[in-house]
Amino acid sequence: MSLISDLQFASIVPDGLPLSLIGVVATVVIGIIYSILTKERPFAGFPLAAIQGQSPKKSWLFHGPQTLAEALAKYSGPFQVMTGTGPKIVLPNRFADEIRNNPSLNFQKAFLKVRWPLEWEMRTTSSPKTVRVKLTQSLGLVTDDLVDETTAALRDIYGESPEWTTAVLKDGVTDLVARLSSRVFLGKDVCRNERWLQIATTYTVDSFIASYIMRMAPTPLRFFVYWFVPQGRSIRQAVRDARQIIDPEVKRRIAAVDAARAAGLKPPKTADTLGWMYEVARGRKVDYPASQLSLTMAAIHTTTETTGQAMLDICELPDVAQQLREEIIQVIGEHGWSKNSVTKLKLMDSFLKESSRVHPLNLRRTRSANPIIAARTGSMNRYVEQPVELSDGTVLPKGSRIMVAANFADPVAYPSPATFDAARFLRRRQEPGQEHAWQFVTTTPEHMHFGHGEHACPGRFFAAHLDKVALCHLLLKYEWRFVPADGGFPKPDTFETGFSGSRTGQVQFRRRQEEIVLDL
Ligand code: HEM
Repeated sequence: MSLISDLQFASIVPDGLPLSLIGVVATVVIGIIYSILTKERPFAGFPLAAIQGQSPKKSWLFHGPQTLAEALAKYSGPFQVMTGTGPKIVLPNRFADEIRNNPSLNFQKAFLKVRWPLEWEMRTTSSPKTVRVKLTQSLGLVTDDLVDETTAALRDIYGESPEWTTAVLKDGVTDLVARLSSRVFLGKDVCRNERWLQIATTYTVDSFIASYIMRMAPTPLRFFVYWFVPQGRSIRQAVRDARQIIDPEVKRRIAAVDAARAAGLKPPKTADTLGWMYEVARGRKVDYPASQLSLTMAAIHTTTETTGQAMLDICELPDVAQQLREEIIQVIGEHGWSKNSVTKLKLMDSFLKESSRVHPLNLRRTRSANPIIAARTGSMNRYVEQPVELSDGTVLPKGSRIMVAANFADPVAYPSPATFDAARFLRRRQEPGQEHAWQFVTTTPEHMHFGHGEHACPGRFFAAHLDKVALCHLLLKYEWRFVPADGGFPKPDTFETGFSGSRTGQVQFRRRQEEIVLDL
């Protein structure tokens, strides 16, 4: 039998071709056939969205916001889009509350096909419980660490020069967020380890780029793509190096606990996620480096984006920057640093919420078009584990992936939605009974910066706290502006309906004398 196959194979392959080339060609051909046979088809019964002249997949990949905006205007109910990893059903915003706590909708599985590199390199996922239970309850304990690290990091990143200096905004903000997050995730020593900081700042972006490139290849070839793209190599190296940095730190801590116990003393308590993961695990085996990389993935890119957007708004709105400075001087000047004093920065809270409301609309990028229609985005990505029937009778099929369209420009919730109004949410909080309804961390269908429902971001309380501590220092210690010759806002980078602050956009800063002492 094998002889027959060999003979048949030999008869269709031209003489003289090297075996390696034949292997590559055969793999590609098999890959293409496999991909045609197993191609993920749209779900029956849901209109498939695409802008005119584009295939559904290209429409979503390269014109995501427009595809979403046009489909939302065209269809009153759920519809589907064709992503690089198959179809996804989009629910209009009115379904956000209806599905928010549905147990048949899984968050982690919604990303299984999107973030392959992460799944392949690690066996454990991030630790929402550590974040939800321990980190959020310990904001009081970590405030001094955040203040201390901000002081040191700003000196390293922005220096002390009173002259205007030009730099890429994203680089500085990424470094700052990586240091602050790592201080609370891994402690003082690791957070200043150069290699760890490099991993923390590049790992997420490399993973996104690798999975983006892989999505363009047929399914069976994606693993090969991962092996050959430079980001794949960098991810594998990052995982190896993370193990070399974090494993000894874990061993050091276990040894300290053992030594304390042996001496009849109480083991030292560490207020960081490494210690909390150990407590939450209750003796179960934990892959600490993998869990930390996973946490880094959830935390650093998102917090960098939010902080970077806020800094762009500060450059554009010097009056708002001044009002924020006055609030910091009054609140921190009077109460000093504590979790409670940071929560008293209510204009800053409102400013951050407005900044994250306005940016997904891409108002600045689309000034000439209708800003509200021109850009839309989505949130609440979920995987349907069991069929779910919606109130309009639509049945979400088992095995489908869904997302909910955002509504950051809802004219009812937001009068003059296209205007940046830094005190918008502060005024809402001042209405009777509304104190908690409009905080930065509050999620609603009209404001899903942190998602919504059971899987809403558990790190949002920490992220908001970190952002506020950082902004106090950034505003009182430095002046900020756009580079005069550049003419304003650097254009964001876009992908599907996501967008991310420009990787090359520059701003200028110079040291100013802070009115109150912020350093500990
Ligand atoms: C401003 C910064 C951040 C933003 C904008 C953000 C945004 C989000 C969003 C949109 C989700 C999905 C929610 C949903 O679909 O309903 C999410 C989930 C998550 N985030 Fe964040 N996040 C931020 C910071 C953080 C930080 C600092 C941490 C960790 C300390 C973190 C940990 C997580 C985790 C673990 C999940 C998964 C929750 C689950 O599995 O139920 N995030 N985040």
